[in-house]
Amino acid sequence: MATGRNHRPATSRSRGIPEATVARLPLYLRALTALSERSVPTVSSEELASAAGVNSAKLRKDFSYLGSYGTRGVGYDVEYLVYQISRELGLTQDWPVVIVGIGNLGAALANYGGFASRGFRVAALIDADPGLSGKPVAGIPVQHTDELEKIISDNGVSIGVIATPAGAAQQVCDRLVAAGITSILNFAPTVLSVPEGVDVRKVDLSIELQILAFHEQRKAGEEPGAPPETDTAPPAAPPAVSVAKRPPESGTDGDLPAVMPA
Ligand SMILES: NC(=O)c1ccc[n+]([C@@H]2O[C@H](COP(=O)([O-])OP(=O)(O)OC[C@H]3O[C@@H](n4cnc5c(N)ncnc54)[C@H](O)[C@@H]3O)[C@@H](O)[C@H]2O)c1
Repeated sequence: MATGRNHRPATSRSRGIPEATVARLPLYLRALTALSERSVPTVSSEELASAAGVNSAKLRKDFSYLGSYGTRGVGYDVEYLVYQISRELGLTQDWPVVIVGIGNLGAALANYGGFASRGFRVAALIDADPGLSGKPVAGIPVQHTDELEKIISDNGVSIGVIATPAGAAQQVCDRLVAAGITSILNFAPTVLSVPEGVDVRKVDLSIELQILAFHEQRKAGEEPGAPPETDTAPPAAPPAVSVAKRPPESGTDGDLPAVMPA
């Protein structure tokens, strides 16, 4: 990671690409994959920026880090960009992933077909409930947590997904890290502490909903005909949702989006 000296942006460990650019690469890839599926050969930076929901100047800057500049009047070669971005994100290789906690969410994740098409193979499903052991979920038999370390070592897994209740998440995280996992996707609503060198990404749909609730509340206050807010107005009703301020994860997910692009 780059330091704050000289006001340089935070960069990924490989080839000095800023973390903010890395966070946008999956958005470009998703848009490019859709174009590729429609056999579109080239795309302009404006079209791609709009499909990815990014500003086109930012997109051109991002692609310059990949050494991709497009051709004036023609645009970018879709297939080549798909390859370049996939290579940069490490998606040209297969990543075995374990999911720990095979309840409602873990089973839904196991059943999600989108992982495999993006280079992530669900290598194992792990749960502490002995009643689940051996039961197939998405065609994969659930294994007991007693086997966690062996499963990780046998499958060469480096990415773990935590879908356990919050109270179990730190202990699961510690075991995953001790077993050699260096990247964790955490769905449990808790802040995990991890040693240096372990990356944690958290997904919290309720936080996203709270942000939408904030905007909804704001829009409601701006409705045409709504009385302007004055100092003499009665106090507003308490918000429907309370927003807890949480400290940043002690991993490296910093200011990246709370939800990984699907
Ligand atoms: N991030 C999100 O947007 C989001 C959305 C839904 C749920 N969640 C969270 O995901 C988690 C799972 O939710 P759910 O509805 O699937 O719960 P669930 O109760 O259906 O499943 C939890 C599973 O974890 C297992 N488990 C418990 N302790 C364990 C341990 N130490 N090791 C391994 N497995 C263990 C249980 O046996 C159970 O099968 C919860 O923390 C929930 O708050 C997050």
